[in-house]
Amino acid sequence: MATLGAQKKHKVTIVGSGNWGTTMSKLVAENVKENQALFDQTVQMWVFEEDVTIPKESRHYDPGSETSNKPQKLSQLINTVHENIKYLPGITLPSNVVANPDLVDSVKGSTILIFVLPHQFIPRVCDQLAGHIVPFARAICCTKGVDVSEKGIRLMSEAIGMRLGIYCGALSGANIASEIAQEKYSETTVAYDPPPMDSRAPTPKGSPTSSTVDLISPGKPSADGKRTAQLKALPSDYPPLSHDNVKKLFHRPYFHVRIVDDVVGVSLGGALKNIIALAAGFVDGLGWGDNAKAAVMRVGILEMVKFGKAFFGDSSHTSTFTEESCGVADVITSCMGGRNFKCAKKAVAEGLSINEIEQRDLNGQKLQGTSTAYEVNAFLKSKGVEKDYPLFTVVYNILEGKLKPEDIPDQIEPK
Ligand SMILES: NC(=O)c1ccc[n+]([C@@H]2O[C@H](COP(=O)([O-])OP(=O)(O)OC[C@H]3O[C@@H](n4cnc5c(N)ncnc54)[C@H](O)[C@@H]3O)[C@@H](O)[C@H]2O)c1
Ligand SMILES: O=P(O)(O)OC[C@H](O)CO
Repeated sequence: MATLGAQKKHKVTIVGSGNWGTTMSKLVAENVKENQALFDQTVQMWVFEEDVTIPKESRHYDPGSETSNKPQKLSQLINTVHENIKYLPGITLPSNVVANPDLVDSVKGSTILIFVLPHQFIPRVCDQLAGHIVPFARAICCTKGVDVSEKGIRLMSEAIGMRLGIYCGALSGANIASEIAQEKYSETTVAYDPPPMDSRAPTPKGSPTSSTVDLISPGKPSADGKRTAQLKALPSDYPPLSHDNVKKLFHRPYFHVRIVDDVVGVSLGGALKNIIALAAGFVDGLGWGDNAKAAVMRVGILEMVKFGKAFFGDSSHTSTFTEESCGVADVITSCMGGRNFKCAKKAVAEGLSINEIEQRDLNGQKLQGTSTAYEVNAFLKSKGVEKDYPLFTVVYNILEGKLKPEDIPDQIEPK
């Protein structure tokens, strides 16, 4: 038995409480209840605190109650009504989800950290967490984005792992949160390839046997080319974080998990599809129809695969993009019903900027495609290869106002 001898249980914190973060807390909280030998029964969810007023259409709105008409702390409201009325309205959360506005307190004692923040907030949040986490904690990044700096490009899982000195895997797929929160069937891909010492399987010849190993970026040296931290072994009184046990944390009857080792492919698929979804929204906003959308999706998928090969080498597997939920399937769902797609479409149809639509329509939810288009463009420019990625580049130029959505066909035509 995998857990024989283990007396302690893994405690889980969800770092983030937006639309996907709250959905993730729901499904993880359901799973810890079903796996009591492995996991602590309370799931902490860190809430970026804000004041909210219960909207009149909410089932929690009571016209006779004084509190209904006054702004309240979002975290307190979640713990009272067991619903995130701002970011996931209408969905009841299990009572073992505890909303916590104190970031450091929310991760106290947690051996599993699930990051689900918009990617722009990850570096600052990790810097606030550094030195306050369990040193042998493991993380899974559900955020879709990349971390670009003058040093180069990093996956968000790398950014988290490097900043906190822990192993970080990735979860990504064709996953529109509201559908999963309503328990409508979907698939996801989890990339989890921890050091062999975590699985307690017999150590393969040549593998590290000590209680620490060097923490390196998955598949390639870190952007600064250094091994930056030592990874602490999971103590033997905790259940191993094998693929089986990681799957037990996420897999639900309505949320089917496939586990792979390719952290690069899973992370890049989730990040780059957001640029493709903007392009799909632009052409749909022009009223050009499904053939046009399919054309930008085809070119976008090719650029995604090429990007992985060019900048992450052999650790980026084409099959992850073509065979797993985190690749083509996520491109398709995002280009049909994602927020990036919808906002880009409205921007073109209404003649407004995409930022104006985001502010007006998303009630605090954040698009990831716009900032990713800028970040990827800065990286491509730094490498002098903008022209090799015409779809990513035209999306950036449209956002910048240098080109129009009508220019997409000419721009993506091979020259
Ligand atoms: N929503 C989806 O359908 C979905 C599905 C899969 C993946 N994702 C990815 O998950 C990540 C998180 O998205 P989401 O949908 O949970 O969030 P969201 O866009 O619904 O909400 C934005 C979140 O950011 C928080 N926030 C605002 N300012 C902040 C700050 N300064 N510091 C920290 N947090 C702050 C808000 O409190 C809120 O929780 C993104 O990378 C997204 O691409 C989303
Ligand atoms: O709503 P979007 O555009 O952020 O996309 C949501 C998910 O990433 C789809 O898989």
